[in-house]
Amino acid sequence: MPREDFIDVDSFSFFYGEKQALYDIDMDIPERQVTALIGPSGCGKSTLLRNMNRMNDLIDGVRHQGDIRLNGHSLYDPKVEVISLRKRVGMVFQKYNPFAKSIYENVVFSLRVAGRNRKKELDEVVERSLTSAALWDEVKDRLHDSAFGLSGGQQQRLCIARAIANQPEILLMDEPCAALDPTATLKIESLIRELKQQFTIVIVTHNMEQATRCSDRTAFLYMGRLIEYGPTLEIFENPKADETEAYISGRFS
Ligand SMILES: Nc1ncnc2c1ncn2[C@@H]1O[C@H](COP(=O)(O)OP(=O)(O)OP(=O)(O)O)[C@@H](O)[C@H]1O
Repeated sequence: MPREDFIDVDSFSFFYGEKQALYDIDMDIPERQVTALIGPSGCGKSTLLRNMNRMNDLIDGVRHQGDIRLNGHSLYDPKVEVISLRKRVGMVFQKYNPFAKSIYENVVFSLRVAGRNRKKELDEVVERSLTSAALWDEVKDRLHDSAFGLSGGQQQRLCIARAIANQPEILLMDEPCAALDPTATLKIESLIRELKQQFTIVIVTHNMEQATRCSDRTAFLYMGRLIEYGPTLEIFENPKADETEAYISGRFS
């Protein structure tokens, strides 16, 4: 049975120095579903997402209260190594950012860093990851060409292949379609719906149609607080909070 609280955000608050960006967030994110974080600019969507793999630790002067547990284990347990955590939690960013390397070397980058260089294994990972990212057929004859020769949408799918090469449990996506045209966007959205069979996905989006097209659950944040969270259809068709209603009907952005 998939776990309902695969990511368990428990009374979580977060501060950049004096500035509090998140207030007492409680949220259970289910396994192998797509959960969308929506809300106006500056409401804390990226901050919450980036705490799920402790990326915010890299910023000076940050601190948190409360906890986030992955599959029952605290991210902040002193025994957790951040490097192994990042293997469990892959991330894809707004601006696709392949390395200045071949398509093949982009996909296997993290394996090479970990000293895994067996050609047979790498070949398998490349085929599996590119297939999962719906890119294999388009690139299988030019795996050793530069990643920069791909279109924007293809480069983003390559970044997804790179993020899943290590078979993480969770895939975090921070506005993955923001830099893409509508056709490339639809392709990534259908890919997201496929990928949830294998991964638990959390996606930040400004695009409400995108949230309705590809997420199972939606969380609406406003000024650092979680205002409403539930099945996507309910949030969009029957929002309970006035702020959610105002946001989804476009009364503020
Ligand atoms: N590195 C930082 N240092 C200080 N404050 C920050 C930092 N990053 C974000 N903030 C502040 O934290 C709050 C939440 O920002 P965050 O980027 O999480 O919001 P967001 O909802 O993702 O916004 P957007 O949709 O514009 O990307 C904002 O007030 C922002 O100014």
